[in-house]
Amino acid sequence: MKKRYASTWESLKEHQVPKWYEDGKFGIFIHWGLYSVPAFAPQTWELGEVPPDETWFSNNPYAEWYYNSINVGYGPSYDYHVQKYGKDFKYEQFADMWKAEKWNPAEWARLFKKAGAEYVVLTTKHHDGFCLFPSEYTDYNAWRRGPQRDIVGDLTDAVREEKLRMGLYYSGIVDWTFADDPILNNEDLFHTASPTFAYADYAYNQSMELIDRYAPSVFWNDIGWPRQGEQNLPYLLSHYYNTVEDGVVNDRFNDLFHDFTTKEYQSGSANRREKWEMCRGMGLSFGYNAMESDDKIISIEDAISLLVSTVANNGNLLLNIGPRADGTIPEEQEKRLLAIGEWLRVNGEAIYGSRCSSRESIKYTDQIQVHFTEREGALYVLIDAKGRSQVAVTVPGLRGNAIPLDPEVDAEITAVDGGLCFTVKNFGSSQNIAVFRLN
Ligand SMILES: CC(C)[C@@H]1NC[C@@H](O)[C@H](O)[C@@H]1O
Repeated sequence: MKKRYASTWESLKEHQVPKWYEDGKFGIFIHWGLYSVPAFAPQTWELGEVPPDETWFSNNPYAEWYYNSINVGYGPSYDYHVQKYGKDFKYEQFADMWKAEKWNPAEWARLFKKAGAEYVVLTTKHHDGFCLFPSEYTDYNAWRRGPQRDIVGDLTDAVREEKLRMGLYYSGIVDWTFADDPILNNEDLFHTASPTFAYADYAYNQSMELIDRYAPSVFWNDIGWPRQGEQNLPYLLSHYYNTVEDGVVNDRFNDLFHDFTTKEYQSGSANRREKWEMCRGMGLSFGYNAMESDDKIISIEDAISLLVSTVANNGNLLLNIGPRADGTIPEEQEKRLLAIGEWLRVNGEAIYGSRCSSRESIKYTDQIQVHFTEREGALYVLIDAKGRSQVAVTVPGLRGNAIPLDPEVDAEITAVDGGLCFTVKNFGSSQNIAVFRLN
């Protein structure tokens, strides 16, 4: 019997994180929109590395923040815009330059499948207010302008064709088509955030559109929810769960409710006792930044290391891609997705469907860590030896027979006082992360 949720916080709190989200572990975030046309941001810091003050916001590494970065009227993005497009060029003009002429949603979905992703989350409306779906509430959308397609609908169909889950991102509290005072600190961000009842209704109505039309498995709201619309939330979320029984929502509804908490680069915290999700771009930006070349984005080894450490601590990794405006995925990003998929094809039994072990991760040095997961009665030992071709680590409290999941891994495991010593002589194709099943 399908559970019905009432539009009350008490009823919503009965919602459990669905098994697919606990099991899925790895998703692909996609930031695609008008900002993909200029595709520019200075390469400065990871979020959380420096305070969210004027220095951060006027040198914002997020290419998807291009509107605000030029709206502040100074800084690298402003200078780039004036030089490339001219002082009088309006951001809204990108709406007729974005054509997505090479976009093949089925190709994207096949790549995400090969990458080993279990779910996908696409921006439907970022802070710039441009919608990637035919909204009834604005003509500033990809159906009327630019690509003249229902980007959200076409990708949702293609992703589901590959038997992956489709999630939708919505910028709930920030929409620069309603309020666009320049943002130079977090106070501005939350003050500027569309402070009207009219916008609160707009955000509610568009969220209902997205739920009713696409039934997303993830409703990924960003930054927060309009204060004037907080009283709409219990109904909106109960409607969501009554429409999408195994749907999940994140923790960006003004700390009022969540299924999972979120980390973004170095910002936010993760508590292994509850479900959380780590998200980041491949480089410093979510939107495509043409300046981010192969040597400027996360290495394959570090991406897999992040997946392993996140999953071992009860998280999911939502790794972002920033496609070009024409609909192609930069080769350096595709290379990383395929390598992650390759690693998961060999070592995925320690990841998919696993659960956090009572054994906490062990950090021997900055380069050498051992993580644990459990699945179907087996304990998995994941040895991460960044940059090392060989390693020997003793893991206390273990005994029994340890088998490497990758037959190419050459390792010796010996029983020592109170534990097992793993001597890995060759990591094979496993990117310096060797996984052992302990029976
Ligand atoms: C994690 C990701 C969804 C980021 N959230 C905050 C935004 O300001 C940023 O552009 C990006 O969308």
